[in-house]
Amino acid sequence: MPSIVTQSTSPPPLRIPSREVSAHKGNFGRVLLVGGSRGMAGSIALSSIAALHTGSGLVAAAVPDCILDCVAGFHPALMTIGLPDDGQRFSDAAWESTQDRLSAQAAVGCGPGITTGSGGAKMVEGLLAKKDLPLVLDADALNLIAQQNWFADDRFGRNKDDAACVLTPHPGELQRLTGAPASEVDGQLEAATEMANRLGLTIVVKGGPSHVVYQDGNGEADVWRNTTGNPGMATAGCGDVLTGVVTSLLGQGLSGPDAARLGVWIHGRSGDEAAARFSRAGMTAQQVLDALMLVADEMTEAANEQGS
Ligand SMILES: NC(=O)C1=CN([C@@H]2O[C@H](COP(=O)(O)OP(=O)(O)OC[C@H]3O[C@@H](n4cnc5c(N)ncnc54)[C@H](OP(=O)(O)O)[C@@H]3O)[C@@H](O)[C@H]2O)[C@@H](O)CC1
Ligand SMILES: Nc1ncnc2c1ncn2[C@@H]1O[C@H](COP(=O)(O)OP(=O)(O)O)[C@@H](O)[C@H]1O
Ligand SMILES: [Mg+2]
Repeated sequence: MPSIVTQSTSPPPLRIPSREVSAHKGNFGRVLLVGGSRGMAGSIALSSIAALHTGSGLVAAAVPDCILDCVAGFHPALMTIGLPDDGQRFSDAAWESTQDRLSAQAAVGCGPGITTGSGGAKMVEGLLAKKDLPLVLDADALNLIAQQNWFADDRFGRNKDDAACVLTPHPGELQRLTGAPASEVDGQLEAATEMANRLGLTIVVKGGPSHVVYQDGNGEADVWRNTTGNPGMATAGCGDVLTGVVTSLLGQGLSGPDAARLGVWIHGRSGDEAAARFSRAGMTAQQVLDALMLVADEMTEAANEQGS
């Protein structure tokens, strides 16, 4: 297994340019978060609001129509798109209703709350095939890939001319994808390294700490260990937040490896800020979102460094 590079807690692994005085929404990307179902509307809302707090100019949540009003109610800045559903989750027609919207998107994040029904499967398969679209896949999107065995061959592999594809599995999801036991960190990193090299993916192996496995310039996978974050983040929805953070950074023009590393770093910083302001035991994904607002500028270069 390649050696592990451990990130300092501060400064971040990289920074994004500070905002020009004349900036407008279009400079920071339009992104789409796809997922949610009845009973799991919060997951896609957490991802979508996280993208707003990471600095995206425009964010829409594409959700089953039956939960549209619920998701729209989470945040006035969030736009929503109602897709065909079966009363619970995406129907098979949802993918056809999504395709013509994708060309306008700088990046798409898919999976939180989508469930493993056939409508979700058609959506994920369609997005995997769109190799010109920067993509984050999480949660049930990863469970669907495992169930359908879509990564057994290289059909959905991405080469260096394709857009970035970032997976964000927790150890249970990575075990389903690769067979590497969730309890064995080294084995999981080996398996993620093999998948990253074979399919040209960036893989965030979430946990305490999280690792990012990505192909560096010479085509070999590197393993980068994050040092921000804390066990207070072991609470429902924290991974959904990360999906939105990474999708936002892809939409702001970062590469897969950069969006994944900076995204994991600022996500952990938000968790640390939430733990400090509230408590580890008492914090929820909502407080991680609130804290993200407070720390987001730590990702940007100081204005004078940019002369803007
Ligand atoms: N508010 C909402 O709408 C929310 C909606 N959500 C949505 O729920 C859907 C299911 O996602 P999920 O992660 O909750 O369940 P699942 O895929 O079964 O994986 C959990 C199992 O994996 C294993 N496991 C082993 N190691 C592990 C580790 N380090 N970290 C985590 N798990 C680990 C362990 O299995 P065990 O060892 O217990 O057999 C554990 O029981 C998904 O679409 C998500 O977006 C959630 O985000 C919550 C908020
Ligand atoms: N002990 C821990 N230390 C640091 N970060 C953690 C810890 N436990 C969980 N996290 C982080 O919280 C998130 C949990 O993701 P996930 O299990 O997908 O949550 P959910 O699906 O409920 O949103 C990951 O980003 C993970 O790195
Ligand atoms: Mg998750």
